[in-house]
Amino acid sequence: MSHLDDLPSTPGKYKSDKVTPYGILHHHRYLRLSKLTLWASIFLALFLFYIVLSPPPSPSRRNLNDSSVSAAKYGGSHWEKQVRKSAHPRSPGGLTVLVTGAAGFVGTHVSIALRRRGDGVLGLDNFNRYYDPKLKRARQALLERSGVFVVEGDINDAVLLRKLFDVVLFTHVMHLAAQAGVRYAMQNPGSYVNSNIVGFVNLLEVSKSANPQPAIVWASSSSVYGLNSKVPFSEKDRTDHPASLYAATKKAGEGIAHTYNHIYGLSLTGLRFFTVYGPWGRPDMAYFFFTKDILKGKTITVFESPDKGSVARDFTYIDDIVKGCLGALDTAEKSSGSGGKKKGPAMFRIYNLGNTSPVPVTKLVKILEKLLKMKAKKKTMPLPRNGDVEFTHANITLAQAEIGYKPAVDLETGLKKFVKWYMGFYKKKSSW
Ligand SMILES: O=C(O)[C@H]1O[C@H](OP(=O)(O)OP(=O)(O)OC[C@H]2O[C@@H](n3ccc(=O)[nH]c3=O)[C@H](O)[C@@H]2O)[C@H](O)[C@@H](O)[C@@H]1O
Repeated sequence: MSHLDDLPSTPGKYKSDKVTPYGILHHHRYLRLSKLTLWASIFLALFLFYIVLSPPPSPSRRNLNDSSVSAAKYGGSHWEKQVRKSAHPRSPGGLTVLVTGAAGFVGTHVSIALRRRGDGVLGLDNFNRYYDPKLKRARQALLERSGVFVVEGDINDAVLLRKLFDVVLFTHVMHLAAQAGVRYAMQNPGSYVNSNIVGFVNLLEVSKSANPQPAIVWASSSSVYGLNSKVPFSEKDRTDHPASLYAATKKAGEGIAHTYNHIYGLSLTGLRFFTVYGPWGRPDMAYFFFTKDILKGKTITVFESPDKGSVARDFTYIDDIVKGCLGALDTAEKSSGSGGKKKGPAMFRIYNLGNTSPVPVTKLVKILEKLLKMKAKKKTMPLPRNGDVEFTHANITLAQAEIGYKPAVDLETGLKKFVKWYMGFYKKKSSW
């Protein structure tokens, strides 16, 4: 080895070695040994420091199903009493329903309708911030006045779900918790996968292991028809051309549901909702923010199709949707399995819940102008390529025949009710 190989990185130190070649060599060996010892001690100290001071794994790093995530948040005799009371049917033979997404638009209406006719209803909602949580809290207050207790929790929390199924023998689950909205999927794709796929699977896992297994009715979407151009949309049509990630997650949900029906004997009914609107609606939807913006004198953007025609929707009023949900719950047969084992075939159904009369968005704006007695400031823009489709139109023959679904409210009548609610609600909440 040439002694040049031994040159230290700081040549100045090398100059002080003015001794015999043997002395230099010995001195170098000594220096190397003491350096090694020094680095080893530093490494050991750092390692011990890390072991002593490193924090326990954070919840986000733990398995979502880890019991320690939520164990402390729920339970207790008072909580269980509230849960049982809310879920207990008032009328003999009433259903015992877990409604997920209970503080959501459709969830609130369905929960209240069920409770009114004497069914037991327990709500579950995570009160996320996708849109103003104050509106969700106001819906919660409404639910409480109707005798519906809403557990604050997430469908991804398996421990919580299992706990709820331990406390209550649910006959049915109305699964409405989801990440909704077509355009937002481009901003936050993970949220769609997390709620509409992972959360749904979590709910199905817990439901299939429950004893008895509940019958499940869940919200799919008209968006699964994607680029389908055959009108009106029938359940028999292909749904393998989704135009948004939202639609793709809803379509995936239908496939996943079928698997749980096939393997575990869960009774499953998917409802393809067509642009639901009405009082207590969702502020991210066009009819809602058009109303807000027209009243404020803000310009609204109206999309048009590539041939300069208006885009159209089969707008469906909330009361009609509620009747469809109740019809689906009432006609759902029991699941056939128990405790995770299939005992025989169970029903699997998919229905369109639409209004059957698509209305152009330009007409929607005209109705709002009339009801609000204000002219809208509007600009027209080509339909952005962000997941939107040009039109939707439901064929409801199947839902009519099998669950007695019969929509009765036209867009003008429904919007009148919405505007009345909007004016009353936001006048009272003028500080919002
Ligand atoms: O039917 C469904 O499955 C879906 O219905 C709605 O989606 P969408 O029909 O797109 O409802 P909006 O976002 O309220 O849009 C309504 C219409 O207004 C149009 N629009 C929207 C926003 C805008 O600024 N301008 C505008 O012209 C859209 O292109 C669409 O034709 C819901 O937002 C989805 O969660 C639901 O699943």
